[in-house]
Amino acid sequence: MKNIKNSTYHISLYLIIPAIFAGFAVLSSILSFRLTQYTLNHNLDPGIHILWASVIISIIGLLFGFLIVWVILKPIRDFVKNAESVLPPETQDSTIKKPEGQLEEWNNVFKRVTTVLSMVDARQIFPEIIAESEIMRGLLAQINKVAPTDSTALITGESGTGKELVATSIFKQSKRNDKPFIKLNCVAIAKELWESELFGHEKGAFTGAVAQKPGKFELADKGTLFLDEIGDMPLETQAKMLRVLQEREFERVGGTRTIKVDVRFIAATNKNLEEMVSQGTFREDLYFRLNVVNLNVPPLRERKEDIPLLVQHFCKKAPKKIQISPVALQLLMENSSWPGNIRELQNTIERASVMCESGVIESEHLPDNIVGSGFIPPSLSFAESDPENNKNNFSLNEHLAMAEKNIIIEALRKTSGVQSKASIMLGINQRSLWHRIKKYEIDTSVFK
Ligand SMILES: Nc1ncnc2c1ncn2[C@@H]1O[C@H](COP(=O)(O)OP(=O)(O)OP(=O)(O)O)[C@@H](O)[C@H]1O
Repeated sequence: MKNIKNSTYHISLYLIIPAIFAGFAVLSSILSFRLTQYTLNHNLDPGIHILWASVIISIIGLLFGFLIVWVILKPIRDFVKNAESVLPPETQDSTIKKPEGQLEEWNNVFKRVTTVLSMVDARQIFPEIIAESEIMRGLLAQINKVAPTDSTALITGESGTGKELVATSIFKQSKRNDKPFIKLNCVAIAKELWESELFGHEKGAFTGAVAQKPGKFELADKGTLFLDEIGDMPLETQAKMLRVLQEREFERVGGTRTIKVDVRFIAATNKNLEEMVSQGTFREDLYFRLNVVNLNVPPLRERKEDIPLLVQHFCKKAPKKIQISPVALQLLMENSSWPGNIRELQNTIERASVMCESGVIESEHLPDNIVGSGFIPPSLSFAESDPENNKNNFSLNEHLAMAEKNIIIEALRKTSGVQSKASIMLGINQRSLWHRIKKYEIDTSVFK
């Protein structure tokens, strides 16, 4: 496409095509006019001659049109053909409905190419943030925009979603990345030490202040200050913090000299600051000062597509060479809650890597709450079943469904996710397998 853009042929295409059509219309009119004149001068019937002339002109027009369309569309056709062969296999899922027309097919290819390009882009810019879900790609795009600016950013999201990682990535992509990046965890500070931590103190300012000490604001001068868990900052400190955010100046504890700083602020919290504002536990003015750009990191349960890549990443980081079986990976993907988010997933893999001796994480190496959320062996719930009161036990249908799901997963695992082969193995047709895969929400990409 780039080549076409650069060539003079492409630049004048916008003019050439309308000019060809206009020229063709003018030529047709002149020809019709001349023909009419000629037939009238020679006492011939103009109707039949003009009819034939129109037929010939239409055929020439049609052929010419085909030629133009062919010349214009050829590079697009070549591009689509090449793109089809290099797109990753997971985006070539044979179960997806085949596009009905050529335009729809091309649209699909362009969409897939755009998706892949944005993934590549985001991964290159933020290699430490493992993500490929759409929701995370949106976040990475936001981070990419905000990072080079000096805007204050407020990162929100549940615990363990990667807020600190996002803050660090913003810093790394910012203009200040060769200047200090100072972190302050607002939970870890005792009430009486707040002011000294932030503003520093002069020698003798209070008992124990044996020497002058710079605070976090001073240390972060020209750089970035990351205020983690900002929701835990006491109200009285919030008021003082506001002044620094507004004026970029403060005095050390026990000092009178006003110190000016040039700091970029990034704050993070897993608390709902808006709710805290309405409850009076967080200052509204500070909230607005911090919330210039809000980056919300979604919980893991809303981006389960990221799990395979994250697991792969954590397996690579494990102290010994480790892999995960497709069944175990499927169980991780099926876990609906993940209250501890990425941190919990990371701990799960770390723990499993210690437990497994074979080098492959199997379902038995995963915590009970995760295995329990997936397929349960039929014997489990029957063992202590009360025939009189069966409402808490699994029904036969549920047992059968679990068994069926298990068998399908096993077939997909053995055939590396190739559905045509799995369907032969299972003795059902491919369409029927496809329906069951959808019904049990099995992610086939994990088997590839
Ligand atoms: N997208 C990701 N890719 C790779 N690792 C991640 C990702 N998100 C989070 N992690 C890892 O998960 C762990 C928790 O992340 P982090 O500390 O940034 O979360 P947090 O939201 O700041 O947590 P908290 O609210 O408890 O402070 C870290 O070890 C981090 O490296």
